[in-house]
Amino acid sequence: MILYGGESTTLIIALLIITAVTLYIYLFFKSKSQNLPPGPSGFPIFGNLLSLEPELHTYFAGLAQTHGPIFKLWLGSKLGIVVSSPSTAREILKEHDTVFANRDVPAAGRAATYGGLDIVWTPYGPEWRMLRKICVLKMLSNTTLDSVYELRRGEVRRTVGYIHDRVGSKVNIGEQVFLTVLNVITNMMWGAAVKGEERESLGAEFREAVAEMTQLLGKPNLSDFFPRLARFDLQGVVKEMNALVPRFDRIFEKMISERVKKKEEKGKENESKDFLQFLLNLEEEGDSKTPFTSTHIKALLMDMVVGGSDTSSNTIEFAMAEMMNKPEVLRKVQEELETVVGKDNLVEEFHIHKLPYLHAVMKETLRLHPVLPLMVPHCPSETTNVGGYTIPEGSRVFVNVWAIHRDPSIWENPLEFDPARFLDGKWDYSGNDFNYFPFGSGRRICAGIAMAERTVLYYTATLVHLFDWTIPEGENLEVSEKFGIVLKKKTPLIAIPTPRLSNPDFYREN
Ligand code: HEM
Repeated sequence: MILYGGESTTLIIALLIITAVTLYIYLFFKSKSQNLPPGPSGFPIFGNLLSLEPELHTYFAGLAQTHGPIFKLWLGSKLGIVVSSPSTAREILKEHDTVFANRDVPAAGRAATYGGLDIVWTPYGPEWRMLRKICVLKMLSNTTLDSVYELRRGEVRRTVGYIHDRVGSKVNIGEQVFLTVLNVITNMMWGAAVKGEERESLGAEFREAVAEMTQLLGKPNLSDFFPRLARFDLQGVVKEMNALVPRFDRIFEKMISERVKKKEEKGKENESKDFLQFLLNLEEEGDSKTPFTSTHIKALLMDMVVGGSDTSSNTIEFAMAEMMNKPEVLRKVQEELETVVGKDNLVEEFHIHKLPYLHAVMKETLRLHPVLPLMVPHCPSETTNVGGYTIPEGSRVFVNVWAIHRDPSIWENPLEFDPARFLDGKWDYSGNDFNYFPFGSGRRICAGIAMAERTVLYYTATLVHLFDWTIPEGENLEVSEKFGIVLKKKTPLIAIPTPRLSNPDFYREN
């Protein structure tokens, strides 16, 4: 039989419709027979991909209203599971912690971290344990952080000097805080801070690159949902990531080679004491069971720069915006600082333990704006039962901590910024209470909590003790969010500083 133009098109369309309907029916019954969680209906082949909205955290929260605290989405051929209640989060992060301590590495994550060799993406096992131990004990422990307080202090002083030079004019608070945090981290890692004019230009470049990176990491990518198509990189996500990584890689390579040369010239006795030297020594010593290579070093440096900078600086930016939005809160923080620190003193890091109201401001900021609103997605290493449903091995599990933190059955007036709700000291960052866990919980809990806490409290305290802040005329003060793996303020916080304290020395760099 010969088919002509119109007939063959009709036949192809009919075949496509039959295939699509069959697939749809197959997936529907497969879901039923496997006892998968409920979820919105989707299209054949694409599943729910076509209806995803860019603000994934709010979109998922909306779906949970209809489908319940555990629901599924077909992301192409990949099954996504979203949990949005304390009890389901507990099952995943506590009761089945070991099974869910794995990651479903996205193509963007692999490209960003030399093939997923960092802490964030390494599967749960001996290599991850080794990397985490190195970081938590060597770079992010309280002892190490105490020993490098002068670095943080110096950077904060420098930022204060910069802001003071701009008294009465507009300051981009997020940008300044980012530069401060970045400088502290690079200083801790390889002992170098960016100064002078370079500070602004290089810092701005880094900030842009980190922001693009976290945005790409949060972007739904067809390559992850149709692994067979991954090599075509249809959305160009990997291509974009591959263009970003060399910006960091050049700096990492330069620091590593300079360090190796310095050690050769000056000998072991005179070697530096920073994190990079520690990592290089570890590489040199070698360990046949869990090898540690220079690529691991670069992947770890990437985790520290990316994981450590945007998270803390966005938290501070949100905290400042929320406080400026509620001047009575800002006033209370300033009053607390006046009582504990005094108007003739600078804030020092040791003060932060005596500032319960400021602590409450940080906690309330992370309740309303948990900077990793869906955590880093988890992935079960075996099929497991959660909330009465089957969660198949290899699914991508999103824990919507953002939705839990705004759940009206847990929080009174959940949308109101009210630090007082944290004053009774009931909630902490340990991840033991699944009503509040901005740093995650269980084995994969954030590795940098101690550093984040010091950074956010010390920097915020300094900004509001030394300056009053006003919004420039014509500018809008708002606190809306933009989704990415790291949540950002939709529009940057621009404000005008005025000095609060009379001693001019407080505004000089040293
Ligand atoms: C306010 C600041 C921060 C917040 C809210 C935050 C929150 C989180 C969250 C929610 C996770 C994922 C937990 C999970 O997947 O279950 C995470 C992971 C991680 N964070 Fe943070 N973080 C912050 C700052 C930092 C800092 C300063 C560093 C280091 C310098 C850091 C390093 C890491 C690392 C390495 C991981 C991966 C842990 C793993 O997979 O084992 N974070 N963080």
